[in-house]
Amino acid sequence: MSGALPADLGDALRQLAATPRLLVALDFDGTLAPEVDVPDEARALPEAHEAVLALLALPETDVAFISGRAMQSLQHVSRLPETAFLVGSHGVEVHTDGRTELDLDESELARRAALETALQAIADSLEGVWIETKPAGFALHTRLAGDAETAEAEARALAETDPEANGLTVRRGKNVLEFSVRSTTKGEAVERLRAQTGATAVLFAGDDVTDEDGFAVLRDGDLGLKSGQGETVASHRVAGPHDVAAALRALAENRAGASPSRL
Ligand SMILES: O=P(O)(O)OC[C@H]1O[C@H](O[C@H]2O[C@H](CO)[C@@H](O)[C@H](O)[C@H]2O)[C@H](O)[C@@H](O)[C@@H]1O
Repeated sequence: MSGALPADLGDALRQLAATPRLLVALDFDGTLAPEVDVPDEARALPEAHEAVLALLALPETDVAFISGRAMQSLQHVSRLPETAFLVGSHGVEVHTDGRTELDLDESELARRAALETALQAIADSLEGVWIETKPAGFALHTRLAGDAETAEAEARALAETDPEANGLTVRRGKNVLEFSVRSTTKGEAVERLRAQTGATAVLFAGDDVTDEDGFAVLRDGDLGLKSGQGETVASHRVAGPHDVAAALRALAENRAGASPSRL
């Protein structure tokens, strides 16, 4: 765990806390939850989960999780009340009024089926490589594979699926290469939620390459918080999930106008 938050981040959180209507939009893996080998076993740090619940309980404050995970997986690991917004599959799946909308057309279904055949054959032939099923595509996981198997899996996947010819979106993440028949981004999800909630300012936090789409749509008065290393356009950076949790707690405390002991 790290120490106190940087002074400029503390100032920015205080300023953000005063906005009339706040949207807190959060990536999950690597931002709230430390990485683990089995995606289903990932959980937000307890202090991150508590800070999210504290924000959710505040008036004029909305909380959204915007994740690369399939909606079902996000619901399983996030353990949030219905008052939170959930967006899965990098913006492709949106959960509203108790149901998740996603109707793939015939072409998308056919391309998804071909994708599964190609990626499953690659996973079956390489030690430590496996595919995660998502409604609009598949994630090729290499966290448990060696460097040679990872390189071969990714090269074959890109060559054999021919993303350009087949209208596939490819997203690179941490030890994962994702293929989807839909191309929505986390940036589009942030903008949709901004409009839907009437937010006057947004905090977006994320750790991975695909989160850069979320940072890119932030405006003056918003706050982008990068978790961990890597290039970013976010205005602020912290070391990882422990510090993200500390930032969220500080935001909740500032917005509640309460002393830490009252939250
Ligand atoms: O957008 P996120 O919420 O950050 O989700 C991104 C991907 O997260 C999951 O994979 C990553 O986390 C796993 C658990 O720590 C880890 O085993 C894997 O190596 C990481 O890539 C999830 O499985 C993917 O579907 C998400 O797209």
